[in-house]
Amino acid sequence: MKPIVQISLDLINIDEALETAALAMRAGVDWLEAGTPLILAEGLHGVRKLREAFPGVPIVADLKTMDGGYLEAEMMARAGATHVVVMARAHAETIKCVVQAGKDFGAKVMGDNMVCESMVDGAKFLEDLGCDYVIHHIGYDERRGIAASGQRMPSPLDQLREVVEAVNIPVQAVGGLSLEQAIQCPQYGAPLVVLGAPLTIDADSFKTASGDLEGSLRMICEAIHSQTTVLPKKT
Ligand SMILES: O=C(CO)[C@H](O)[C@H](O)COP(=O)(O)O
Repeated sequence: MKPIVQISLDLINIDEALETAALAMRAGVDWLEAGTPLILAEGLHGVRKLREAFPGVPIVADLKTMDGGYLEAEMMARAGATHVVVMARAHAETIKCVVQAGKDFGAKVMGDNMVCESMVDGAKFLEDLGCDYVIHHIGYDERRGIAASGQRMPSPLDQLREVVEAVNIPVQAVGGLSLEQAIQCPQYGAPLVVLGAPLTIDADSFKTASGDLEGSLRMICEAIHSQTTVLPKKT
């Protein structure tokens, strides 16, 4: 599978999100993500505005659904989301409802294994219930808390290979990845590469010496697109 580049718009203002999304599209990004903070700040209107501005571009709504899954997925799909996100820690019935809504309203379902006791089992559970993709995710608070206690900060790369080997659906690694680590994800068999905080939150420190954010992002997209994801042979 050819790698796909997604940018997470973890912003709290739709104008800033639209501006960042336009730059990302010019640079060669494939998918836009309405991040959780953007959905909280702007709701369905934010997703609709992204859809109007970028017709034909896949939009992931990072809802992190825990309950009431059918309606949440339906509303996001009607607003223009092509992908919705449900949590593995939700009840199995919720995940099934999101999968059903995805079928009824033409959206793909990404299942997120954040804070599962076993992230590998969480990924399998999501696949068994019909999710189309697995998001292998180390949460923001978890990472910060562990780092603050003096321990090594966990990375989604730590168990990425195991997760990729456990399922037959595409995997995306999320949570604190540097740009260099994100670029490496297809080598782990994870073809959906999400670029987050280093671009949307730490944009100033990301710029190269030339200060050209768009040019730097274009180079990153090219580096990701030029790879082929090697998926492990399943037994
Ligand atoms: O969903 C999220 C938080 O729950 C973030 O989008 C995700 O953790 C990405 O984080 P970062 O951009 O720091 O890698």
